[in-house]
Amino acid sequence: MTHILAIDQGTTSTRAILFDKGMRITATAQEEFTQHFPASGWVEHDPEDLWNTTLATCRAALEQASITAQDVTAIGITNQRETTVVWDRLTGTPIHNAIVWQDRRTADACRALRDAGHEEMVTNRTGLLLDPYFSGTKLAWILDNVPNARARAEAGDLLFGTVDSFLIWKLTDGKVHATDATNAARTLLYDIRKGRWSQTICDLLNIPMQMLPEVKDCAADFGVTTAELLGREIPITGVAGDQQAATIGQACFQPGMLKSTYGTGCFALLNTGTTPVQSHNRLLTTIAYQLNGTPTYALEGSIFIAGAVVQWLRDGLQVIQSAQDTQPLAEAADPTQDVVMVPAFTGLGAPYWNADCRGAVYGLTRNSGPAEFAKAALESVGYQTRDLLEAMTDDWAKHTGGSQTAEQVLRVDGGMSASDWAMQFLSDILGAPVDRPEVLETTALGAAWLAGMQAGLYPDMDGFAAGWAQDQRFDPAMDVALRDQKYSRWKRAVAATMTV
Ligand SMILES: Nc1ncnc2c1ncn2[C@@H]1O[C@H](COP(=O)(O)OP(=O)(O)O)[C@@H](O)[C@H]1O
Ligand SMILES: O=P(O)(O)OC[C@H](O)CO
Repeated sequence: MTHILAIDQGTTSTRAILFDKGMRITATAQEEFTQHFPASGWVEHDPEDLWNTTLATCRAALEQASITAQDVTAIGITNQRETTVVWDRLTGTPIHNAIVWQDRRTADACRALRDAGHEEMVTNRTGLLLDPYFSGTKLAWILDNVPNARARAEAGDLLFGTVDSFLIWKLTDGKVHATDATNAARTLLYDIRKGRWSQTICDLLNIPMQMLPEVKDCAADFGVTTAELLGREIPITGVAGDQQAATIGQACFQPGMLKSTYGTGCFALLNTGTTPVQSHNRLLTTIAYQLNGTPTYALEGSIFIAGAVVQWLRDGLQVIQSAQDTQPLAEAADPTQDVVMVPAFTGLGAPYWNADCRGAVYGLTRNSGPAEFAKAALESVGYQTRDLLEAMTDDWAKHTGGSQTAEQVLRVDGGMSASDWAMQFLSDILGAPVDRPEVLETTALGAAWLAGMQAGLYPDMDGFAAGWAQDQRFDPAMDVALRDQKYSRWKRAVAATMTV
């Protein structure tokens, strides 16, 4: 047995990636699935789509690599986080569509809980904020809105899970109801310090605790797949939420190390070691990974629109044909114009957490065109990252009493990190080096490593970290005065956007 199969169940597509003994990719299969938008601000997935694309891509990857399940040592799962599924314990049938992390339907419920003074208690336990982003209020919404759901949950007939849990349940044919600590940490129901579900929060949200999954380490025994699915019983031995898996895949194992993933959104995580650090800047405290019963914590900054701004140029404005077109356009932009784009299409995430503001563009002239828009779009991602990193650096300095500075190098990955222009600007505006690894599939790599290490095929943490290889380093080349001037203009643009 020589391969690890990583399942990466993301927001817009599902991927199955095979890694060989040397952790090299030998096959990748990908399938997109339908996004459902039943009302403004609502986003749903059909859980059967998540399951069917998982199974289909796993089979396709095996076929592509011309291997069988006999060659697969173990499976690792990584997934879109927070997305909430409730299903029937007996039939495995979901009682409602999955409510996706982006869904804002519980904004009023969150506001009411905040107004009633519950946020501090929730933040102290979970490290999160009372925001619709997280699973807890989505689960409460399903129990409140699907006829008879709460009574059935109280009777023990319904189960809750994030996407990893649901897939594990399906893969093991209902034998295992489990999740890992990183996914649990995104539910708003898990006490990240005590390492158990919070009775107080479940009582507050009226959630029967018997519907919650067992919480395990990221590298653990999550059961075996039923033989009929892939051709043999394959052990599932690694699970982590996708941003945490990327942190692992980037080998950010030392306190102070940080990574930033540029997909649809952008998620930056700073490893803070075995102590949870409470942010003074509205960042989230979360679990980066949990191994051998010991959680390692992280500060996380989440930006909702990163690569999505490029998608908007392509699909909304229709000024580019493909994402790569932004590079030549940005290079050709008029250097005398300083167009600033604040892509607050769905409000602003960390560190602002303003759900109500909407996007804006400043500094337009008669000569502003697609080139200036493309440049402003790529720059907006760099500015937003600097906002996050300033917040993180400040939190980290307060935590360490200034004795330790956060790592000055940022490790990047995700689809948009392929853009040299965007990565150079990122380095320029941060005034710090940006490292892009050889393997851009760091999320799947993280899940594969967890599974392979647990199964004895892959090296331990130090061995894995030693294998991290750089593709390119981007060093800051922008004049310091210009950097400061551009960034302060961005800050003014954000302030204006939030007040309009
Ligand atoms: N060369 C590029 N330049 C700029 N943006 C890019 C480039 N390639 C991909 N992207 C952006 O990256 C995103 C896709 O990244 P990916 O990691 O696959 O995202 P996700 O996992 O969220 O679906 C898209 O939003 C796309 O616009
Ligand atoms: O599926 P992605 O890559 O868009 O990631 C989604 C995040 O996990 C949401 O918190």
